Amino acid sequence: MSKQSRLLEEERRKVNFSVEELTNIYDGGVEQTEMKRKVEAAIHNDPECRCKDVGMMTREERFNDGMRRTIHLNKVVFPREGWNAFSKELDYVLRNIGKEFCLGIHTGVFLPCILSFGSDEQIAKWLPLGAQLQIIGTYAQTELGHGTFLRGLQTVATYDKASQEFVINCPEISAMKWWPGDMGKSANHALVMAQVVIDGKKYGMHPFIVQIRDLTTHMPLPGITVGDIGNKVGFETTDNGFLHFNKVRIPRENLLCKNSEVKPDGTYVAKTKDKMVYGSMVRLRAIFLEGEVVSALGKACTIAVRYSLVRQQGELEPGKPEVAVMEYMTQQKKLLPYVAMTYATHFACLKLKKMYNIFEQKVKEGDLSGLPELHALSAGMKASVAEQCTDGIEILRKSCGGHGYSNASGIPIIWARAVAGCTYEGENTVMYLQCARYLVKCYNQVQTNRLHGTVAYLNNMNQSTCRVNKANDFQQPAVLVACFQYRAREVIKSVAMKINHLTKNGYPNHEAWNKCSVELVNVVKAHITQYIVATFASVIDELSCSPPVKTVLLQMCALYALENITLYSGDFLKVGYLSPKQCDLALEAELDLLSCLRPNAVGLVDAFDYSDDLLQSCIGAYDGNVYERLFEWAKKSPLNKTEVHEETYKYLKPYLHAGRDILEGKTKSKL
Ligand SMILES: CCCCCCCC/C=C\CCCCCCCCCCC/C=C/C(=O)SCCNC(=O)CCNC(=O)[C@H](O)C(C)(C)COP(=O)(O)OP(=O)(O)OC[C@H]1O[C@@H](n2cnc3c(N)ncnc32)[C@H](O)[C@@H]1OP(=O)(O)O
Ligand SMILES: Cc1cc2nc3c(=O)[nH]c(=O)nc-3n(C[C@H](O)[C@H](O)[C@H](O)COP(=O)(O)OP(=O)(O)OC[C@H]3O[C@@H](n4cnc5c(N)ncnc54)[C@H](O)[C@@H]3O)c2cc1C
Repeated sequence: MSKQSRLLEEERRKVNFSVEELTNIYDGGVEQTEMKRKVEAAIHNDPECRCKDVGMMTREERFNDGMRRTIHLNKVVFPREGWNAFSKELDYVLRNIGKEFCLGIHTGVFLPCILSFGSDEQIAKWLPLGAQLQIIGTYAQTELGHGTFLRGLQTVATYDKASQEFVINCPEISAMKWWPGDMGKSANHALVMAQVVIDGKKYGMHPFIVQIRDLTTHMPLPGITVGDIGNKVGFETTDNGFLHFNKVRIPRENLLCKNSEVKPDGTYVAKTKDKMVYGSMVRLRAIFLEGEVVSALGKACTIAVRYSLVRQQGELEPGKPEVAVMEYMTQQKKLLPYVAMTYATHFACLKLKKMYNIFEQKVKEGDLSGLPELHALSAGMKASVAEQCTDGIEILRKSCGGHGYSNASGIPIIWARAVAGCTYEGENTVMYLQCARYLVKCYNQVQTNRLHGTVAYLNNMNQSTCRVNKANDFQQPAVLVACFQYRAREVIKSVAMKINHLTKNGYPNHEAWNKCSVELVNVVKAHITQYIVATFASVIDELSCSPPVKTVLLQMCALYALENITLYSGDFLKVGYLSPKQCDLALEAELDLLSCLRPNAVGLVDAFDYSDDLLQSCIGAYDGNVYERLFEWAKKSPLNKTEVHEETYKYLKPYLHAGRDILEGKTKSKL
């Protein structure tokens, strides 16, 4: 056993709570952990499914291998295990195949869109085909010229009464669809968002099913130009694509018509709120965060914490043996708040998912009243959690020093995929501002109406100050929740008053809004952090678990909150809730917590339960055997295939020979 493995074993002996119990809580119950492990075993024990070491693969190799694994999963594993695209196991399938799969947009977006936009008849036609990969679809909304401002989309679907067809057309290059996943090379159908035009009148963006490739040859159909958009920061196994329509005709029936319909004679019939056409985005914002972003942070934490416990460098006490870098307070401050963030954002995301599921149920009963709150919360959470987690992953990467910069650590690859979450499903700033719009409206209503749900805390607008007078008081969840609620409502109040002041002084609404938008983004950060802290505190409060697990979760909650108090102390001071002395106490409480949590560090990340296969990290594997893994990995570099690289002979040979001749005294150096 290596010295590093021994160190990690010793660390595990220090952990004072049951890691398995914490894993069960994190997963949402013992049964969930069991299901997760069953799926994990089915995938792990199948050599065709196992993750390959992707750190040295090209994009094409990763794409090809991703497609091979996806098809193996669909053809062999799903039937063998009795799973399908809608099974309750799908989340765990996703978790356990790592991120190296294809057809994610087909499965995760195209198929659910058919369900939410299609009539019963359309669902019966398209869904079985899609679920069995007999058609492969993409979600084609974003264009070269517009992604955010959907009312500005330029692809048009003009209704032709005579033939009862829609003519899909891109009037200029900027109207070309750009970015949709699985579209570049895989899809033969697309769910296309296009502006409906009937008799010259525009009816806004609507979803259509359009066949884009021939089902025999896979060649683009007439009028279609389609391909891959090229290499990106991450998402190597996804063929994000471009798609241009030149007057492509599709039958009237291909308008997915659950929400609105065009009759044969061209009569337009709206059946529900027009914003339901944005429903697929709300769904994805509400459900993808945990699996795509929080889990990425959890993996990066696992790697960085394990590595920091075995990486020994420098003396803490002069003349004494070198210590693990985790012993440095600065290192604890770099790592442990992100472990806490993983727990905090994980529980908040689970709650958001539940809220979405309840909403979906209510929609079936015709009740859409929850949409504004859900839209605001999912937009705010998507922006804030994606930003916090991906910033965190970068800090964790740097905390691993030189090895963090190598793909061998796994962290660069984890970050490259997760950071896309700040852009897709609504660019983050734009999403912050959508949530801000709702919060300002709520603030303006609170003068006359009582608020409910996630904004109920705005009902109490009384002035007060925090009572804390010693660092230890900051460990209490109720104290922390009160801090965040106070800060959030005061910053909302302040910016809402500024907007009202500007409009009273003659600024049009849109100008007042733009002038305040920097503060509005901060308002949403305050509101969402409040939501995360309050959710975490209430989850812990409702838990029945062993005292050591409860203690460590309370410490995680306090650490997440205190890190945010120290980061945003300006806000807490400005709104007058904390004094400078109390800000010092908050920092003291945070530093005390770091020391308290230090012996439990490895247990806290082991509880996330990421297998070595999923981490793909030489420095973060369970056994801590860092150096041997790094050396084995480096040997596999494509540049090491031959002892002397071909390019050396091609370009460097004359210089080498000149050097040899000089050193052997055959010629003289000319300088
Ligand atoms: C079968 C085989 C199996 C094989 C196995 C395979 C294995 C794979 C398995 C599973 C796969 C699952 C994997 C999933 C992996 C996922 C990875 C992630 C992939 C990422 C994919 C990305 C996709 C995309 O990005 S799609 C494009 C997203 N685009 C956007 O989000 C655009 C953003 N823009 C907007 O949303 C809007 O335009 C806007 C909100 C910015 C502005 O809209 P506008 O109409 O102008 O509205 P506005 O004037 O501002 O407001 C008017 C009122 O409307 C309200 N409102 C706005 N939006 C909404 C909404 N969505 N809902 C409700 N209400 C809304 C707004 O608040 C205003 O209200 P008010 O009352 O008037 O104030
Ligand atoms: C990995 C990945 C996968 C994707 N998959 C898909 C897919 O499957 N299907 C699909 O249709 N699309 C997909 N997209 C596209 C994605 O949804 C858009 O890129 C995203 O919505 C952002 O839009 P944009 O590119 O137009 O950004 P822009 O809006 O051009 O953003 C540029 C800048 O302008 C700012 N800005 C824009 N509008 C405002 C405003 N109103 N107020 C303040 N600031 C503003 C933004 O904050 C940003 O700083 C994907 C993108 C990525 C990166």
